[in-house]
Amino acid sequence: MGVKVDIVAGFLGAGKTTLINKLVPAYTKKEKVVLIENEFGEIGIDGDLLSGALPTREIYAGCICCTLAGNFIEAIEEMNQQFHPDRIVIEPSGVGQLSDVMRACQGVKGTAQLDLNHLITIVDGTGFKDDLDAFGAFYLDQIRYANILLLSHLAQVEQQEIDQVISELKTRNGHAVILVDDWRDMENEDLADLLEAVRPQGPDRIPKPEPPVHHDHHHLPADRIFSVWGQRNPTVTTMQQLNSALERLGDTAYGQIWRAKGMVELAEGGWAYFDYTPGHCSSRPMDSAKEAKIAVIGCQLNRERLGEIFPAQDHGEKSK
Ligand SMILES: Nc1nc2c(ncn2[C@@H]2O[C@H](COP(=O)(O)OP(=O)(O)OP(=O)(O)O)[C@@H](O)[C@H]2O)c(=O)[nH]1
Repeated sequence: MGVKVDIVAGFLGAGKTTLINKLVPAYTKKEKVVLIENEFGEIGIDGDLLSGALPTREIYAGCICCTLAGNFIEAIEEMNQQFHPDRIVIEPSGVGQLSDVMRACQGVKGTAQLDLNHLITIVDGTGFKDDLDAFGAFYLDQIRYANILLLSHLAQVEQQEIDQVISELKTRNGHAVILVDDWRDMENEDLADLLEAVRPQGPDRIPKPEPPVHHDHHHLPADRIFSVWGQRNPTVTTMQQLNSALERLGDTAYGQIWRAKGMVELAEGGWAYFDYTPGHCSSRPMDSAKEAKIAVIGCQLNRERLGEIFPAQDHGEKSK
């Protein structure tokens, strides 16, 4: 048997890091596990949030379709040689295509055989229709190639709407198992066992991804091409200032923001972590962080205005 490869995909803010943080502690009781993280942009946040003891490699991709495959193949080969894992868990960027990552895994040669195992896509129940309308085929790729579909953020969604999302998912992907339970409430081991038990298809049933299409950014319309803005060492802020900055992110004067996340140091002491997507926004205190940093992903971002609400501490040229 080869090395199991689990890919945890899902659009921006769907819950990939949350799921990995539940599965990894369960896996590591029995197996040697390594993690590969792909962030869109150069300021990585997820690596700081993920289980510290695990061998982790972060890959920063500016343009998924063009730079992803080579970096991934190299990272997988290196992690394999260095750690000889039983399982590789991959978190692609929320704006990555699952088929691109699958293709990259199929391109790995020379080391242990890789078995594509869980191909999980988490679908945010609140954002489903908007994300589908905005990103079409690009978004559907994550749904189409999954063998397990998990739903998230369901508390805010009416049952009728959940049923519609499920029926739409079944139409788009007839072979995947769809889990509608609130997986965040499950014990880590129970969730890991459940995923192991429901894995529906052997690799022969996984559709072969089509060859890569270069430089057209997956036919995204021009106003839907993602860019990223980040700030290292943002100004120390109060929780109240942070929350009022987050409220402004829905204003298109800042661009169309699909995701913002980061950790900031608080004037009142301690740190805060925040998450933003158009559907939900939260901030919470955290004990400590390695570094204060903010990452924003969206389309037609207004960098200057973002720099006004999240200024750098020394007002230097730190934004990317
Ligand atoms: N209410 C609710 N919150 C959730 C759920 N899943 C994740 N979250 C929260 O949503 C936020 C985003 O979750 P992440 O796990 O960081 O999402 P991600 O897919 O890794 O996001 P990216 O950084 O864009 O790749 C976090 O604050 C989570 O705690 C869910 O099912 N319900």
